[in-house]
Amino acid sequence: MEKTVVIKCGGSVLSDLSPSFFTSLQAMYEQGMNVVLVHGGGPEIGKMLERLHVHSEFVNGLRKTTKEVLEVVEMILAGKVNKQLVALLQQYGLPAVGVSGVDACLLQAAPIDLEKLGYVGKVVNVNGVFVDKLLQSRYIPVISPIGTDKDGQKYNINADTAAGAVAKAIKAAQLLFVTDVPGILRDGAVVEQATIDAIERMINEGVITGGMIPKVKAAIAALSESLHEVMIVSGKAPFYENGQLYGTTIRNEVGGLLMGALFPTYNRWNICVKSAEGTTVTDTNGKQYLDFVSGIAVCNLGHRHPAVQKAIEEQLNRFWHVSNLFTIELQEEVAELLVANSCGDYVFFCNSGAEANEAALKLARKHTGRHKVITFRQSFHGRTFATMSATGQEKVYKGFGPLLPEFVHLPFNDIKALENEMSEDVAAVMVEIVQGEGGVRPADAAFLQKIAELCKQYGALFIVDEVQTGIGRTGKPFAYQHFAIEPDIITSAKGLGSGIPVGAMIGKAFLKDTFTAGVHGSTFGGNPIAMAAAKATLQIIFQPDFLQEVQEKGDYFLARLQEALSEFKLVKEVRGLGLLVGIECGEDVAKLIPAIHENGLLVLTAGPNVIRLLPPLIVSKEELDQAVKVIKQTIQEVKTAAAK
Ligand SMILES: Nc1ncnc2c1ncn2[C@@H]1O[C@H](COP(=O)(O)OP(=O)(O)O)[C@@H](O)[C@H]1O
Ligand SMILES: CC(=O)N[C@@H](CCC(=O)OP(=O)(O)O)C(=O)O
Ligand SMILES: Cc1ncc(COP(=O)(O)O)c(C=O)c1O
Repeated sequence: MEKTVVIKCGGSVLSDLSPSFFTSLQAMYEQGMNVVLVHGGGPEIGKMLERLHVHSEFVNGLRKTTKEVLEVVEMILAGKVNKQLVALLQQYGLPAVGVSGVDACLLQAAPIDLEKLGYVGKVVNVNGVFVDKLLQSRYIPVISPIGTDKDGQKYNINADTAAGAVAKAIKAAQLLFVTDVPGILRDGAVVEQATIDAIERMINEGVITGGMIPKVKAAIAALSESLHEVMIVSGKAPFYENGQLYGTTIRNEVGGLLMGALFPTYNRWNICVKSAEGTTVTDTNGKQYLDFVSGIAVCNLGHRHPAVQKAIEEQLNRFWHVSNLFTIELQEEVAELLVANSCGDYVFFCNSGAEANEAALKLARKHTGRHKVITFRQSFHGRTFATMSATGQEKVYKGFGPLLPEFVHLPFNDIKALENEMSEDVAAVMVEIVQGEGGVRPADAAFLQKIAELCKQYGALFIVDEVQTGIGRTGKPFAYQHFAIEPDIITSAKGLGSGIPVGAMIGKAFLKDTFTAGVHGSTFGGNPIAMAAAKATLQIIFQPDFLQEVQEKGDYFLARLQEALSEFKLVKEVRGLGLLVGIECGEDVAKLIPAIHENGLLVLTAGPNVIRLLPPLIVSKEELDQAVKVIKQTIQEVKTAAAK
């Protein structure tokens, strides 16, 4: 694939472009690069408005645009500046084609704030296919930053913003802002490299001001997985020689590393976290999000809860790790808290949900002397060989066979199927009280009752996987406590350590003699730092008042969501238990998720059609209201955009 470079040519330098600007473009083009130009023209527009005695003012670096101003903006940008630039490029033998963002709906726009800014637009979509077609024919598109909406209303778009949006849409490998200075200047010298953090500091210190602010903001917004860096260079002096660019390079430090040495096992969001506290996550661009992911049901007390932080810090000052050859008081204390708040009697500590389930499955086979394990379709139990074999989703185990023998996946909530499969060969039945990853699907009370009854009848062990549903998530210490059942084994992880990795398998007293010394173990299991975090976490979450509030907030949230989303055909069902909530939609939600993030709320999926909401349990009612508002507004926006 050819490398594409998007070059934004600033109004400040248009009349002052040095021959080196054009020879640099020639060199890039001749080396086989695709070149796209987006131009500004602020000073020219200003001059014309003055000549016509039309008043205009800048609000946050953007020109307030009345109908009258808009006419002048379009006339200058698309009518004059664009054509002049195209003509100049052609003089240098470069095949430039002038287009405005209106042509072929290249820049689809929406108003930023009609009242405050008039017809100033933000880019909601770019016709990247059209740009790609021009590039395939080796043309150099020269784009004026005018956009339109579906009704044909035109908008004045800041040229830096337009260039950033185009670069992102066509997955350009390089974005250059050509302006009248040789980069970001500090004390007269060019800052060669600037990270997002450094830029924030320079704005706060008053080093970056005026027209440089929208430029650096557009640069930061454009950084993505395909665009690791953006440059600010001068149009008055050579900026490109022997494949080398001169100016300021802006990069998201971590973004640069994203393509580095990690196996790409995750479909990561383009959000790089800088800090997190309570219910708020802040990214490296300074954007704040209300976090309804909670590290996937992990940070149940919000981020960096002070009591947990204090407990961890204190333990850090005592000792970090000694091994399970020693007596560790904190393990005893956390185990006490777990058994006091469940029907279990003994605890085995490990480091993750999968390991907790692995321990449960090993215990079940060893205790019963049987092999067969029944689990359910759409379940998720982990990614080790045993837990992958237990998981009822093909996408998890496909390609890893042969799996462990004698794992059977039955339809969820199907009593008949269970009755048919149960026998004296079954070692265990393992079930999630609410299937989390599989789509936020609660188990029926009668179904759970039947599992308990049949396990007793056939001497099989009843395992509940509470990795996601446990630790207060549903308003009880463990979700099975909503029902009149007593499992033999409960597994826990995720929320147990508030973000410090820890898992636990809790079993009934009669299982004690099966897990004796040397039968099972883990180097890190029950690590003192993890235990300190777990103790502080459970001491708060297992308080009856705290759990009561979780239940109330869960009921409130579910009711508010059901009420607010009932008008949308897209939404099929809103369901959940406590603060584990799913919104099932009639179609894939892949597009909706980033749009909700963009509007400041972090949510995740559970399967292709379900939006999963996992607010921290400390969430306030106002924050729940805010989340409902954002979700509703985003569905509306996406629906409107799709109708265009
Ligand atoms: N730290 C900085 N380094 C360089 N230029 C800066 C800085 N802070 C503010 N500026 C101003 O930003 C201007 C470039 O922005 P602008 O005039 O909007 O250019 P353009 O028309 O190319 O978009 C520079 O001419 C300079 O006056
Ligand atoms: C909304 C807004 O402010 N639009 C700009 C468009 C031109 C532009 O951005 O030109 P520069 O590159 O010279 O800054 C304006 O009216 O001036
Ligand atoms: C119900 C359930 N079980 C097990 C696991 C696996 O936990 P871990 O990723 O900590 O191994 C998960 C993780 O999402 C889960 O939701």
